[in-house]
Amino acid sequence: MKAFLILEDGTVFTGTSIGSTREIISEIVFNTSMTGYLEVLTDPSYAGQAVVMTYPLIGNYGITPDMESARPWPDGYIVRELSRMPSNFRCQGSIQDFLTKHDIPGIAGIDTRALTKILREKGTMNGMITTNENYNLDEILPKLKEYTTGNVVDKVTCSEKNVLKGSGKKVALMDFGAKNNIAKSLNARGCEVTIYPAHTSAEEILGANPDGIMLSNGPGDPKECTAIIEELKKLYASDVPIFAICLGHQLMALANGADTHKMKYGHRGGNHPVKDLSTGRVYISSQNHGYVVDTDTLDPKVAKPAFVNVNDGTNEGLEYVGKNIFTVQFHPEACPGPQDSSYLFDRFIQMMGGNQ
Ligand SMILES: NC(=O)CC[C@H](N)C(=O)O
Repeated sequence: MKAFLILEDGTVFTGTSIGSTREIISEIVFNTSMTGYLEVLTDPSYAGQAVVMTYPLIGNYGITPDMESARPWPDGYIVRELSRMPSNFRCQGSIQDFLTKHDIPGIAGIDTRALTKILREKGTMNGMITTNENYNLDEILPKLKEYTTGNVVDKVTCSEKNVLKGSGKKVALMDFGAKNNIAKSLNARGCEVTIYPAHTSAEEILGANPDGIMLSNGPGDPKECTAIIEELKKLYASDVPIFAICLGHQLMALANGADTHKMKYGHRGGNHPVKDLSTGRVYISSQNHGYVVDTDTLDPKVAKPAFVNVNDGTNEGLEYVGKNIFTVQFHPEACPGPQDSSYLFDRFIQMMGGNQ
């Protein structure tokens, strides 16, 4: 069946429908990872977005246990070519069936390079995926222009707390849409990880006496998370060590009076160079974000930039002054992508006093 991707600027791509045939409107973003399509598909930070994979062949090893959450999260999935014959000794099914099962529409067979060039030049925009051949641009384009994603953290966070047993430091992980490998990376280092729903109060977290608090990644505009930001102010005021990734990093900055803004087309991929400003050393990082902290709005008495993106100079991490708190915009948990910065989990454990 034919499917159409209609962009807010009026461009229409015609391809083949994959997964659900439902019509959706979403923010269209691109990911340049050359491996790890399944980790991208199951990263909860893509909730509220339709993702374009720039790597041209997707799905060749099908669905395997390499999932970052229990289900795929994007509103839509856009690929050049979808493998018709997934093959791997761990393969449990095809992307097609996975998308259909979760009622997620997609489109294959379009020129994803041309599409990505448009998104790079004009910036991220909204789009529609539809199988309706009689679509009417005059009706659709105004709808695309006014569409907004809203609060998506509530959709992806866990509904109740969950514990991963360990004999080392006790970490409270706030789940704003956490990728599995954050808890796994801590647990593999001996930590006992308690995963809390996003709206857990600071009092409840601090009442459990954790050795450290981990703030996770998550979807949407950080400024939508007003209630969570209020709780983070209380966590900041405690003396408990805090490490935060991506959305968690943005929320901690907002809780401390800094501002965030939406980037033209964001950073999503597995090859983003970030520089540690204290050593000058560059790490290649996995990334997935559309918003960024404005360092100009940061009070230097509260936090200082610790990492910067080598490509565009945007902020990639903060060190809080006089506090055991550091936060990063990139993904030390990788999945997919390079593991260069996984040492940051060890640094967090050191900050908590180390595992005896
Ligand atoms: N991966 C994330 O945590 C993304 C954070 C936020 N939703 C952004 O797009 O910037």
